Amino acid sequence: MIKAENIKKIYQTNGDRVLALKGISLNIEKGLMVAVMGPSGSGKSTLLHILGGIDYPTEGKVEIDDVDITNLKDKQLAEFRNKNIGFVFQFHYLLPEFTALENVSLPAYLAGDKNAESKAVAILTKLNLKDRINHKPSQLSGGEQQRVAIARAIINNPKVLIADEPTGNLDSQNAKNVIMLIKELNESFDMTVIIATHDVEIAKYCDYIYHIKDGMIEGIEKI
Ligand SMILES: Nc1ncnc2c1ncn2[C@@H]1O[C@H](COP(=O)(O)OP(=O)(O)OP(=O)(O)O)[C@@H](O)[C@H]1O
Repeated sequence: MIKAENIKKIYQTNGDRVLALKGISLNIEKGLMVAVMGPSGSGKSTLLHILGGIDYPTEGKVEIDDVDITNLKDKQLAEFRNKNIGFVFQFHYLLPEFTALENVSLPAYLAGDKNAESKAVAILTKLNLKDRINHKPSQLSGGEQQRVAIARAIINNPKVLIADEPTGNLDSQNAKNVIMLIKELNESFDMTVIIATHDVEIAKYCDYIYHIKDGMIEGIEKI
């Protein structure tokens, strides 16, 4: 489902060169839920961005469902992402002037889905946010904001969900609710999930933990 071959990433800023990924290869089968753990600066976000097609590797190849995304041009890659990959970040990045319903509908509108709004209502209802659909992000709690962000990430039925520290900003009860929700999506839709986390309790919900250190995979642990 997700294949990476010898991914390297070099960031170059003002003459400084940071080798963030030093040759990562992996193969994640459809329907698995995988945690990526490692010290700060080890390359977790960089890896997730490259696997999700938000960024290109300096070297190496990423295939999702047999599509070589490293070969896609910006516009094609954006289309591929919108259709196939959902993202959730530590900070929700919801649009502040838009309601929950509008935030969640947006990716479906962009994909030309005529039923965007009714789909968004259905997903928000399933995530126990029905009576919050007309609220703006500032009128929602942190846990509710993150559930709206998850609803937005899954509205186009992505094959892959990429979550970068999705619970990093939440208290332990909300963190548990969010990870259980992600697990449920993983199981009921066979959605392949990759989560970067510092939290061992969160990683326990996954099938595997990929331990990353200094831009390399140090080990793979089966849960
Ligand atoms: N845009 C960038 N430009 C230059 N260097 C970067 C950039 N993004 C990340 N880096 C560097 O690449 C390395 C890996 O960063 P990355 O954000 O992937 O680590 P991380 O494991 O996600 O860290 P954290 O747990 O702190 O979020 C770090 O040394 C970081 O400073």
